[in-house]
Amino acid sequence: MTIPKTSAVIGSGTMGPGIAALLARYGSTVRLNDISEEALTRAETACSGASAVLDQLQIPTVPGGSVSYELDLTAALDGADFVIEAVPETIELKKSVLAQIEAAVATDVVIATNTSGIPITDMAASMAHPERFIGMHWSNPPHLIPMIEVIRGDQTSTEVETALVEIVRAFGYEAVVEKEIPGFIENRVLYAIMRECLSLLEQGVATQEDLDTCVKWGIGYKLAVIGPMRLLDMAGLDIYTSVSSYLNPDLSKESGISPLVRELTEQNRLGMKTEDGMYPYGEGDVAAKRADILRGLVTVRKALSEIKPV
Ligand SMILES: NC(=O)C1=CN([C@@H]2O[C@H](COP(=O)(O)OP(=O)(O)OC[C@H]3O[C@@H](n4cnc5c(N)ncnc54)[C@H](O)[C@@H]3O)[C@@H](O)[C@H]2O)C=CC1
Ligand SMILES: Cc1ncc(C=O)c(C(=O)O)c1O
Repeated sequence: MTIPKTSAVIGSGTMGPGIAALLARYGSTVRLNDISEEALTRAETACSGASAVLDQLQIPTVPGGSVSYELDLTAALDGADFVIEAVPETIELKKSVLAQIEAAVATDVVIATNTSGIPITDMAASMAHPERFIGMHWSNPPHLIPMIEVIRGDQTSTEVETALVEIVRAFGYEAVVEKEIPGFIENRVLYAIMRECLSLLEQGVATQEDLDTCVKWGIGYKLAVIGPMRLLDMAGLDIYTSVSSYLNPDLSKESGISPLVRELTEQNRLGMKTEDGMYPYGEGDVAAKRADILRGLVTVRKALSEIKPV
């Protein structure tokens, strides 16, 4: 399967619009669905923004693509030959949405989930046709980060995995085909970084600003060019041995949710979407920060595309 002719994206929050805009850019007729009318209204602006970013990346437009906005799930799924589920990260909700999707589409339609790390086999437990179900984990913002994790469940067919890898590569993205493990690879690594940062913040060792500066320049900039396995070779395995012998026992072992994040979440301080979170945001700050982030990601992606991969 190359780019699907007709796609449905279910869930139109942070991730859905960018996914829909990219599929449409590559010629798919996309129906973007949400239970919230407000989310669909916001999605129209988000899709236009994503499309403008794709213009800046000079991604050519394949004729015939479009995004339409559907409150009705059955209408969104009508005639779809590819479905991506992107509703909130709770297994009960995802299983119930999958049951509704399966009831509305033909048995051979590929259904992918953008879960951040719920095991695919667990999500597929009550599906009638789990062989067509697969993990397709995009990174945020999905129209910009050119890598997608592809994760099979126990019952996913090889044909479906092959078809999904073809779709990912047709976007010009890297497909990383992985074994099933909670959080997959990306979020296991990202959440290790976030756990340590939150622990340092909670202990009063560093401020948000210090953590962001240190990770962006000391780690992020470097890791964008040299992956962590190659970095071990660059640093020297003897150095890693010496440092990890005293450092690893001292790193955060927090197995629950960070108390600070729990408190902010209980206060509905969820970050940019509520204009308050790890940082406060004044009038107009969120829009300005989002624009800065997109500009930065476009610039860095262009630069990275010009260097030899290490
Ligand atoms: N936010 C992120 O950075 C990333 C999130 N993900 C994953 O993608 C999925 C979606 O995440 P976000 O877009 O951040 O969530 P979100 O909370 O921003 O958006 C989810 C949307 O789904 C809608 N929704 C809820 N129930 C629905 C239903 N029954 N049918 C249709 N729509 C429904 C909500 O109204 C909301 O607009 C989650 O599984 C998340 O873990 C994956 C990669 C990155
Ligand atoms: C905090 C956080 N959690 C999950 C994901 C992806 O699943 C992301 C991301 O893609 O950036 C994230 O930032």
